[in-house]
Amino acid sequence: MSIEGETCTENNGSTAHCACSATHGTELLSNFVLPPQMRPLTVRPIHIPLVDLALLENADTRPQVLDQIHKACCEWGFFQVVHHGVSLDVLSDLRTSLNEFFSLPLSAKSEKGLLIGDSGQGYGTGFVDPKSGATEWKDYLLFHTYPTSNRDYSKWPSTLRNDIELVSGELLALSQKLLAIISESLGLPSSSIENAMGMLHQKILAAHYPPCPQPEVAMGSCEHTDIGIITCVWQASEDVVSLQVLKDEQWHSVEPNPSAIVVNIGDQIQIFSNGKYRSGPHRVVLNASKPRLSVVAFHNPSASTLVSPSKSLVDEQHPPKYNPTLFKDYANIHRISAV
Ligand SMILES: O=C(O)CCC(=O)C(=O)O
Ligand SMILES: [Fe+2]
Repeated sequence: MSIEGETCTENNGSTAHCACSATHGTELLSNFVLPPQMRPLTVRPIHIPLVDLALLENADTRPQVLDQIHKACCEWGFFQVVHHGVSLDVLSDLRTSLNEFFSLPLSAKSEKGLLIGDSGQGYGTGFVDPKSGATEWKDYLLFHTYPTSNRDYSKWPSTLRNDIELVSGELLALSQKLLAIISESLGLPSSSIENAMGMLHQKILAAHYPPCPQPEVAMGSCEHTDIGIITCVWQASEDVVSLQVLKDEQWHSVEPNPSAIVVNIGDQIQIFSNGKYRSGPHRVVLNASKPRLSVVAFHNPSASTLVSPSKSLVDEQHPPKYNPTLFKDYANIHRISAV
């Protein structure tokens, strides 16, 4: 389980090695090297279910879209959406500004005062995966975007502020729309999930995975599930296949589709659906020659939200599989990832 958007306590500017410089010649520093059984293997690329949200507008095609989402949530916990309402031009502008930012030397980011601070926002690197003990090969920017009172603009690079504001608003609207459809696909009123989860807390992660001289022994993001409600991912590097999803005990690569947004169900929907819908384990593998960039929007409940299986999905044949749990307690137990 991962801890989306929580403070990166492990991030430590003084001891962390920026992934870009963490080699002895072509060999990685040992802190990046995973135990052999946790290293990535070559896997089959796959097209996870692709859902055209435009088909929801037509009464004839709407039921088949709901079926498609139901099946994808049961089997994968992942799907992709097109006609999602997030401006591809804004995403593309954001990619340009992010590439400029991530190409700055570490010292420049420190000078700008952008290293992650008390608010949990800003620039980070050097996260240690607690399961393997290995440092993940990535650096990132983390923005707490909604509610807007959580924004710490002093940690947001000024060149990115406008695009992050635009993209985060559109990704929030998309997520609200998806939660309504996912509720319906469970056979519930469309407001069910949002009513159960309360106001969405959104965090945007811009993750940068530099080329890695030994991609076979390291990982950009180790195996985890997302602990929140729903995550939307834009795979900004069209030519790098990096995101992998675990299904039927096999890892599958998610081919990037620049006009699509990848959607993944988080642990809180798995709990709410009483295990009908799956929070799919996933990870990010590395490329020897190309960097990879992704923009990830996590949506969590507030810390004080008590999440439990929906009463409508529990009966004698389907007893509750999960105890009601405050999101803050859940997050503390599953605090295993940088963001
Ligand atoms: O970079 C990605 O594609 C996904 C990263 C991820 O899964 C996460 O940070 O939770
Ligand atoms: Fe994730």
